[in-house]
Amino acid sequence: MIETVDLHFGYGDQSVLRGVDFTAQSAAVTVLLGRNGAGKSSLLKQFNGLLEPDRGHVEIGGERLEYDSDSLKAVRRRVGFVFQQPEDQLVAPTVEQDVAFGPHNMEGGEAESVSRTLERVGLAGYEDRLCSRLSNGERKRVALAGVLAMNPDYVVLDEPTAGLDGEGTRALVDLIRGLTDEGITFVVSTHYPGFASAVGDAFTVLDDGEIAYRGATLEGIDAERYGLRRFGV
Ligand SMILES: Nc1ncnc2c1ncn2[C@@H]1O[C@H](COP(=O)(O)OP(=O)(O)OP(=O)(O)O)[C@@H](O)[C@H]1O
Repeated sequence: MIETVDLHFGYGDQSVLRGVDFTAQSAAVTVLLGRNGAGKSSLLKQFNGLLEPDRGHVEIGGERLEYDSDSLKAVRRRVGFVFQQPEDQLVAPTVEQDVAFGPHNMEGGEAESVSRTLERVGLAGYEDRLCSRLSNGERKRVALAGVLAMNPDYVVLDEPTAGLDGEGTRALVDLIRGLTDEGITFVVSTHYPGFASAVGDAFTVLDDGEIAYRGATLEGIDAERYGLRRFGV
């Protein structure tokens, strides 16, 4: 389980998260929705210590997150983060090198083989392909594979459907649901209620840095009010 307790965060003078009590249950998909600038990315980045709260705290599996370098290394092994732009994440020329990068630099813990990880994300046989020549959807899968190779308990996906077509989005839903069945806990941000409903077990809407809605369904939610887009999967 991931929890934040009375979490406050800002950039300089700009307050972005104001007293957020967020919960993501284990082996489930929690979807974080909200308009541009609501604070979704700033909240997601708290979960593996990419950002540190000004007030309040984060708990991962009941343990309070600390910010010394050993604790951060440990939490980043447990909580994988897939950025919105795969370009921000892919570091090596070939798919195999890229997926092996995290495990290669990992101290302790058990890494997964590159081939097995590529199979899990539907990219079996892609080992020697160049990352620069992949489609956007394939790049996103490679970024996810790089995270899964570290055998994380938790995976955070920041707007994973950005740049995906309908088919790519549907495939991503199946992939996330399959990995959830294997026991991984997901937190996924999106603007799209259609994608959210297809993939999510629980829903949290962030509005202007505060939780505006939390529930097990998005039915009846005022999408216009929270700046959510209409989108069918
Ligand atoms: N590195 C930064 N430095 C200063 N301000 C930032 C930084 N990153 C984000 N912000 C500001 O913080 C606020 C929240 O941004 P954040 O990216 O968390 O929102 P979001 O809900 O993820 O938005 P989007 O849907 O557009 O990705 C915005 O006003 C944004 O301009």
